[in-house]
Amino acid sequence: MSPSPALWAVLPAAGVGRRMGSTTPKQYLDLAGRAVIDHALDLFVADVRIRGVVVALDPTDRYWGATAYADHPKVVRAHGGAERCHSVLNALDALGTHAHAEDWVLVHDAARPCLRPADLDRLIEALIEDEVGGLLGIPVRDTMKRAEPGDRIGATVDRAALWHAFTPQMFRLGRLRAALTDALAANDLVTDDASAMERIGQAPRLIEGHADNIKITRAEDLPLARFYLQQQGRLG
Ligand SMILES: Nc1ccn([C@@H]2O[C@H](COP(=O)(O)OP(=O)(O)OP(=O)(O)O)[C@@H](O)[C@H]2O)c(=O)n1
Ligand SMILES: C[C@](O)(CO)[C@H](O)COP(=O)(O)O
Repeated sequence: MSPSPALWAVLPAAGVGRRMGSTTPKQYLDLAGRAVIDHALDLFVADVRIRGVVVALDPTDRYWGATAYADHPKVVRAHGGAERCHSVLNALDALGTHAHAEDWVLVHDAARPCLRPADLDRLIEALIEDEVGGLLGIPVRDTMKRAEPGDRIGATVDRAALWHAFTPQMFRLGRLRAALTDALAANDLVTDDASAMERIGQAPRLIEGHADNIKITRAEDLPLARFYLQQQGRLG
């Protein structure tokens, strides 16, 4: 009887935060007195179901050492890469001998500090026996337009089945590693982990989460994230 699969977390945190327009990478910006990445790591470090956490960092990163989990025994570093997909694959490689191909990996953006514990629970409970895996997301709420050059509307897109893809995205280690390797071999720099699985014909499940699981991307997202953490009662 093989042991039940373990769960691991991977946090891609090697971005420069170009759209944020800050000299400090956005995952290290101050959010209610702590780094954004500290908030993003909280749930995974505290969760006894999760065996270990790999953070993918820029090899020249000089901020990580001053963060809350820099010396935590459950957290190890891996080298980030040119794009998020490279960083994630490097982190999966770093799991190496500690993990098995059938173990689950939850990939969560370090730039998403407001993930609700209940949404993480819902994702794990919904997918732990799933054949493929999946991700948190929410159905889109606005009418969706496709822009033509010059920002004129080219078409209105049927929004009935459109979702925003969030993270965590949860897949079996071996299959995600193979899928990302295949995508990169085809120079398809997928922007999320589910896209790599879709490329090889898999249909990840969408698990509805909450709109406050925002990705810190632009300057206005930081005060919004603080508001959401306050609303969730996570700022003490
Ligand atoms: N080469 C990269 C690029 C991004 N990321 C991480 O992937 C997550 C989502 O990426 P994004 O929001 O695009 O972050 P940045 O690439 O830093 O932002 P920008 O595109 O504005 O530069 C972030 O936690 C980021 O640190 C990464 O690990 N390695
Ligand atoms: C993974 C992701 O957060 C899902 O929406 C998104 O694809 C990251 O994209 P980015 O361009 O790296 O921000």
